[in-house]
Amino acid sequence: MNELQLSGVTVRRGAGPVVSEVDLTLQEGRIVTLVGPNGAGKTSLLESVSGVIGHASGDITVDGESIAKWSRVQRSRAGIAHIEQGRAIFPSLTVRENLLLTAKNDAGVQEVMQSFPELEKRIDSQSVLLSGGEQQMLVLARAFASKPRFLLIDEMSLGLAPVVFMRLLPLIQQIAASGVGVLLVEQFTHLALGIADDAMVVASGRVSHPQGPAKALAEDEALLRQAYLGG
Ligand SMILES: Nc1ncnc2c1ncn2[C@@H]1O[C@H](COP(=O)(O)OP(=O)(O)OP(=O)(O)O)[C@@H](O)[C@H]1O
Repeated sequence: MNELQLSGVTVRRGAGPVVSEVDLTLQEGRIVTLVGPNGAGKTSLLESVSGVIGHASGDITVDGESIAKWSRVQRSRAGIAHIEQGRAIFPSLTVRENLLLTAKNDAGVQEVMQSFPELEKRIDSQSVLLSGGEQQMLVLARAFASKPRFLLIDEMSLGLAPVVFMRLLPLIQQIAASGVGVLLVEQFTHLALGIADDAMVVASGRVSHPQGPAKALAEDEALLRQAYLGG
């Protein structure tokens, strides 16, 4: 089956639901982009998948098995990796040392670096000396080194110029091409749609455009605008 599935997932924070009744399928090797205005509930949804927070109703399954009661650690061991917002690197460590936190050994680091040639040039630099774009490459590489089956990426572009973020896109595509299912939450809507197989729009805490081919949404400005407004 090789898929992560959300069926009717509702996430509550405090008093009420922040996102309701979400259906989504993420297959290995595919990229699904979740777009929508600020506060729509995208981050909360990713958090409920990786187990940072629980979900109130519905089910989340991997290969047909419910993971709803699994802890965050169990989900991570099952291959669900989550890149949360912000550049969570250890600035005083070198690139290599950061990678060794998830790669098993030097051979694991070298294997990952084959997909990250730009970063490899900085392998022994202290991470604090990297540019913002390079730091995000390191965040991606570190997640990839953990050999995930599914990778949830929350707003990698935060604080980056579009042109810098664009350098990350082929890396995300390469990770997916290696067989990882990628669920991408992104503010640069068109860039994210450009690399995605499927897309879904969440607005005002509900799905305003269900999962479907990303290309159709990218090419239909009116549909995209309507979905953003929650229509
Ligand atoms: N820790 C929290 N406690 C309570 N409410 C929260 C918390 N985090 C987010 N919320 C609320 O949940 C709703 C959804 O927020 P969420 O961050 O999931 O949306 P988002 O689509 O990712 O938006 P953004 O792009 O701004 O991060 C918002 O109304 C937000 O205020």
